Amino acid sequence: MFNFMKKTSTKKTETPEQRAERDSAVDKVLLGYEVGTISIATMVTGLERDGDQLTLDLRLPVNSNPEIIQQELGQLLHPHGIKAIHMNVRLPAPAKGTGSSLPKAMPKTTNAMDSQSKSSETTGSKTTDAEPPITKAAPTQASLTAHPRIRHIIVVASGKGGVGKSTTTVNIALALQKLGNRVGVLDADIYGPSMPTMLGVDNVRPELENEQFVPINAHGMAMLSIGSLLDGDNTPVAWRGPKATGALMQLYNQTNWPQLDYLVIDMPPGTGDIQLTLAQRIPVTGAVIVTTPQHIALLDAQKGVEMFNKTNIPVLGVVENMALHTCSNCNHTEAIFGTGGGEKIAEQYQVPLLGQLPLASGIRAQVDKGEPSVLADDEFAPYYMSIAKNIEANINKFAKPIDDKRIF
Ligand SMILES: Nc1ncnc2c1ncn2[C@@H]1O[C@H](COP(=O)(O)OP(=O)(O)OP(=O)(O)O)[C@@H](O)[C@H]1O
Repeated sequence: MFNFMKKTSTKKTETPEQRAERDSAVDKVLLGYEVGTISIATMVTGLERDGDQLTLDLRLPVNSNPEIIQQELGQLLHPHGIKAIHMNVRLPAPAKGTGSSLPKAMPKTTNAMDSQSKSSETTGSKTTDAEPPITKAAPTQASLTAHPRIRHIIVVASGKGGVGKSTTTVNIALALQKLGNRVGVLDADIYGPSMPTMLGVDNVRPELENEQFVPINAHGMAMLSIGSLLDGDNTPVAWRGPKATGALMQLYNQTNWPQLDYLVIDMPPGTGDIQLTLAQRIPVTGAVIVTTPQHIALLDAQKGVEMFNKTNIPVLGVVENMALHTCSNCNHTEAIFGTGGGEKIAEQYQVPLLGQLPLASGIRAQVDKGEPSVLADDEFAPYYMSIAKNIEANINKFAKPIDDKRIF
């Protein structure tokens, strides 16, 4: 590992407000600073600030120059009170060929990803006064190449938490599989990773093979969750933007994904920096926005549509969850919250309404016991099957060209 040290600490006491303000300024600089065309935030695997000292663990691309990066970051962060940057840098080296040890029930990979990392250590120092930041345009979806083994990446997003995004994601993924597709699921919801529980694999840890994660086999789907990587109090809720985006990009890039027709990503709720950065770095075929009648009224779903429009990601459609109520006594279903909310947003933003789902205790009970409705083939499965069919009917017109030469 490289270890770049700058001036020694001149630590002062900060009020919580000052600390939050400085942390946020540091996050913004890291999110905006690019190595090649990629935000350095996606390369941060560890981040600590102690007064005016910042320590960054970074996994940089092969041809990057850590000294220049350190200098430029120093200039950009100096006005925000950072006097010293310590960088622990890992640079990848090409793999000499890797095997696959996917569980039997999962589709086999055709090609392993580059991952073997070499590291070495050095020390350097330089302090500069602040200069104007170097600005570069953020990468667009059009400039991202498709993953060589994944035909379509679908992100499932919501403007706010708690609308049933994860419940909908897991059922849509299983429905796509039921339609004959090879499906993977990436649980990127750092605030509440629930895929392992919903798929009944919360005690299974993914293996590492040549520094690549091997996805867990969850009912035949290749699943990887940020939740599978956490131990005890190592909670990502406290992670700040760059660390979170770095960890999530690692899950995407450093996973031995098998050949897939669909990778369905359960995004963190909201439309902040983390969501925006992911939307700019991952080659997404399209987005599905989950909302509820209440959230339509609060304009949250609109924010989601606008974020994807801004990043040139096609919105495949909106799913209105908990739109209908199914009586647990008589099973009668009706639209007790009123009708037309999902249709209104679909019309306003010219995106399809993929489906409306009932609010039913059976849907919750099934995900709670790790056997979602589609797997159980209960009375709610047809709603999800219909949404999956609507996605399938339109996805090909948004497909990205495949780049077989891409190596990670
Ligand atoms: N259609 C539904 N009917 C009944 N309960 C539901 C339905 N959809 C989701 N739920 C329940 O609502 C709760 C929140 O759902 P879920 O975790 O899927 O939401 P989320 O939007 O992913 O939340 P978060 O933002 O916290 O990740 C869960 O208990 C889930 O079982």
